[in-house]
Amino acid sequence: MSREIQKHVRPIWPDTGYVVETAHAIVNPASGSGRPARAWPALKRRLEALGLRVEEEHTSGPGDATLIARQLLQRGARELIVVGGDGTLNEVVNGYLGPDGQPIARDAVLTIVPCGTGRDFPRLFGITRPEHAVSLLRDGEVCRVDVGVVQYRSPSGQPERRYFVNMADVGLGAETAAWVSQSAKMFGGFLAYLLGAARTILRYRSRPLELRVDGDPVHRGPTLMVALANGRFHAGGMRIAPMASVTDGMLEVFILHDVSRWQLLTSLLPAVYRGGHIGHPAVQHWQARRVTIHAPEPLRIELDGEQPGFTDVTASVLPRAVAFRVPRGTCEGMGRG
Ligand SMILES: Nc1ncnc2c1ncn2[C@@H]1O[C@H](COP(=O)(O)OP(=O)(O)OP(=O)(O)O)[C@@H](O)[C@H]1O
Repeated sequence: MSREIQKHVRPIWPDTGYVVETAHAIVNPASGSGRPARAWPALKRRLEALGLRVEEEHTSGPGDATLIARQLLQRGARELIVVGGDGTLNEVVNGYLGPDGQPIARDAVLTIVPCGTGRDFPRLFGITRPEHAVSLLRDGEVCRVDVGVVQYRSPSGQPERRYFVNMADVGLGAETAAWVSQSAKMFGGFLAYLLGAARTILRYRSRPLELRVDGDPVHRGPTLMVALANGRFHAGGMRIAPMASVTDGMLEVFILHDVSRWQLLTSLLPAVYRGGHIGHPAVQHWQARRVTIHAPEPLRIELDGEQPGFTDVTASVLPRAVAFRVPRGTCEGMGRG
């Protein structure tokens, strides 16, 4: 390893004395309409020129990043680079944490190379371009972030459990994400989700559901969307939870009540990009450690841009469960505000 990497890497992990020698990249070639093929090879060469050995594995389809991450960690890998979007990151987090909610390796750290369509989770830390990975690996700080865990029904009706790191939602958001992941990625994140949201608003109607927050029944009735936010951003930059912290052990819970399509399109949709929906009479907000959503008719759910199944949903938080490399000073900046 070159002196430069030694110098910069050693202080990152002072409590264990661990020094990064090999980083393992998990590359989703399908993220962001093929962005990894354009961004990753040159970035990898830059990292290698700094003395870091980089090994890479490409995913071949849904679920693969979970298996690859799990196997790498079990074989002793400690530095994982996630080259993809929030969906790939979600899969890697599901390999990083075992079924008991504990990390497979507590000293393993994830570095994000943002290559997806929405890229909402890394946006939280100002990680917006693939090149940021160089400075993260050289002198980023390790930030342990909370993770949400959701129980839901698979498409065949079986109970399943999955972690999310940024956002879980039911209704309008999940339907928008389903359409974007099928059809609109070539427009890029902001436009794809804006088009998707407008299209879904014109077609979707409210559905009855019941919401419990930390055991208390807080809502029962027609609902357009429920969002459980760990991070602040959603759907290509919507500031859905401006008060959220990924280190406070809580989820921000939002309900969008039944309002007219006109109000949604002309008032709420533009407002959500600057967080201006907070305080709107159609939007209600709670903080919670545990949330349940019961709907008589199964509703699609979204976890970090993926749509693994349907309601009913039970969600809770695992405090500080996954370690990420983030720009110095941004981890504690994830407190409220
Ligand atoms: N080789 C592959 N071919 C097709 N799809 C793949 C492949 N490998 C993984 N996938 C799937 O690609 C999907 C999308 O990945 P990802 O979310 O990273 O990109 P994105 O949707 O463009 O970004 P974002 O979630 O940030 O909007 C995931 O569901 C993942 O399972």
